[in-house]
Formats: sequence, C-alpha cells, structure tokens
Amino acid sequence: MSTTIEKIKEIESEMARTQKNKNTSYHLGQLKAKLAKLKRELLTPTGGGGGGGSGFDVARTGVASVGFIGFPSVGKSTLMNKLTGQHSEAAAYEFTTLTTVPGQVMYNGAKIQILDLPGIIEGAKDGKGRGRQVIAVAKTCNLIFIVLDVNKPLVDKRVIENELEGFGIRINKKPPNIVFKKKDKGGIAITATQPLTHIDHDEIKAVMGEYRISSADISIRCDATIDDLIDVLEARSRSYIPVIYALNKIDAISIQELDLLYRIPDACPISSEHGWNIDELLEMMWKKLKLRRIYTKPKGRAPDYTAPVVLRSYACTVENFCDAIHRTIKDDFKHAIVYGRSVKHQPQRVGLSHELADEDIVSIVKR
Ligand SMILES: Nc1nc2c(ncn2[C@@H]2O[C@H](COP(=O)(O)OP(=O)(O)OP(=O)(O)O)[C@@H](O)[C@H]2O)c(=O)[nH]1
Repeated sequence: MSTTIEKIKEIESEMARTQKNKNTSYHLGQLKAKLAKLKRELLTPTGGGGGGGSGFDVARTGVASVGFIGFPSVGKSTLMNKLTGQHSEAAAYEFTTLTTVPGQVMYNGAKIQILDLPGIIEGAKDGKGRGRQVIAVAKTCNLIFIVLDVNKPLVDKRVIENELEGFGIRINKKPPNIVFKKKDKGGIAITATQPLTHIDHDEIKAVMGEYRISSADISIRCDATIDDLIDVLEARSRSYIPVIYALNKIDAISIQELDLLYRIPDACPISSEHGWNIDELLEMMWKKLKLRRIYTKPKGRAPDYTAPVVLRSYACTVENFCDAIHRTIKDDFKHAIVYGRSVKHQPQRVGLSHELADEDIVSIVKR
C-alpha cells in the first residue's frame, strides 16, 4: 500500500496531466477533494507513538502572536533580534522540546509574542512530528511575517505561499462566502447569488460524492472556485491568517530596485541589519493585527494612557473589557462611561454589550 505522501504525489501529477474542460471537470473535482482529504490526513496526528499528538509546546503570552517564516540566511534571526531586542531575556527560556523560540515585542502598549517557525518549509512536507507541530503553531498565529531576501524575493515568495496553502493556511484572504448546510434528505440544492464563472455543477457533485454528502443546501454568495467550496467543507482544518512580506536587505540594492519592491502588495522593504524601516513594519503589523487599545479612567482622574487594555477586534465589548481586567468586575457592574469613537455623545453611558473602538476611554461604574 502506498503512503499518504505517495498518494498525494500521484494525484498531483494526475491533476497536472489533466486539462480542464467540460469532460474532465467531474474527475478534477474528485481529485481535488481527494487531495484535500489526504493533506488533512497528513497533518492530523494519528495518536500514539508520541509523534506530534502532544499538542502545544509553546507557552503563549501576550494578546497576539506573530510567526516568522523564511529560508535560511534571509536575515530572519537578525530581524527577530531587532524586534525583541529590549526583551532578550526571552532567549533564556529553557524548553528543550520547544518548537519555536518565543520572544516578545511591546507595541502601542500591547504585548505581542514573536514565534520562530523553523524549518516549516523544508521539514513539514512529510507531516512528521516536528514539522507537524510547527504547522500547528503556525495555524494559531494571528499574523505571519514571511521574511524574504530582496535579491530573490519573488521565487521564495511563491514557494513559501504554496507550502502554506498546502497546510491549509489561507493568507490575506477571508473565508469564502459560502453557506453550507448538511441535511438528512432532499439531495444537493445549489443556489448562487451571482453568476459562477469558475465552477460547474459537475465539479460540485464530484466533490460532494467524494465527501459522501448526498443532501445539503449550498448557498454560494461569491464567484467561488471549487477550492473555495473545499475550504468550506474542510473549514476545521483551515486557518485564515494575514501575512506581511518583510523584504529584507534593502541596503544591498538601488533606489530603482527599491521602487519596484514597493509595488508588491502587503510588503514592507526593510534592512534588519541597519534597522531601516522597522517602524513601518511595526505599523503594518499593528494594522493587520486589528487590535484595539482601551484606556481606563479611574473616577475623577485623568485616563491612564500608559497601560491600555488591549483587545482583539472580534471580542471588544464592554464585557470583554471587564473580563480582561478582572473576572469578578462584571458582578458589580452598573454601567460604563465611554469617551471615544464608539459613542455619539461624549461621554455616553453604555451597557455590557456595547462595542468599543480603538482608543476609547472607559470608566466602569459599580453598583
Ligand atoms: N546586507 C544585509 N545583510 C543582512 C541583513 N540582515 C541580515 N543580514 C545578513 O544575512 C545573513 C543571515 O542572517 P540571519 O539573521 O542569521 O539569517 P536567518 O534567516 O536567521 O538565517 P538562518 O539562521 O540560517 O535561518 C547574516 O550574514 C546577516 O549579517 C540586512 O538587512 N542587510
């Protein structure tokens, strides 16, 4: 019997040989679904043997984590050291089984964890223990920095992107707008809110057959591809993560070349050795992380701007704010007084469900 890796290779080469047209779309749909299932299998620990089933071995700290990926010698270590400079005690962490070396950077009052994702490109292909652990860590990062050497940025970029894609990581992309509901009977019902230019019904049927789904409502609300549909079926093993390309070593190129680099989307040209443009990199990081700073204001005193409570944008209600300060604050909560962009009147009295904006100022009034 062939291994999962061999099966994946076989399918990939068959797909490469097969032209896409009306007659082959059913077969290609089948192959794509098979491939997606095999890749998931490869990355899912089977339990026993201690190979990768042990879960996390990185102590998570901070409100957000940024994973670093790069080929050898692109200057990844230099950049990480530059960013975590003030917190070099992180290097003294002693976990022998650690997949990654955690460091930390403080930005806008937020503690952000820096994670090295070593060998994710080379080692992860076979889905063996260590590589699999690194991928598992990568999938939980809130942001990934792909560090590239400006002397060969585009080739390396493609290779790394393809690898991440293969692990189920979708970069700078939102989950496809497809609502999938499995049913007990009634067959497959497909509705689309707009013309579908990439998908035909044969392909969808093939994929459903491969997943042994005979009845479902599929509501497609974007010009989806078959890969998008598979991503929805495989939602549990997909991670949608923003990426910034750190184009390093710009000290070694000309201004003209630098101009070209600025056209690459989501990229930030830097020199980690000279510390050039690191500010812009951090600013981009901040924007991509979508964090919100909430300042506390003790009654009758000025707000404390030095130590914001930092929250994630998807969990940024007054209730989340209370929980972030202390578990029991909610128990005596009467209302909150808010100044800032989330309220019409300055200040305004709000309840627990009110959603806060970046840089709001909040006082909690107790019963
Ligand atoms: N010209 C230039 N060289 C750099 C820059 N950053 C790093 N380097 C050099 O590139 C080489 C590799 O740097 P590292 O930081 O060790 O690279 P790495 O990506 O961590 O490499 P590995 O440890 O092999 O994974 C070193 O010789 C650095 O001095 C830069 O901004 N400009």
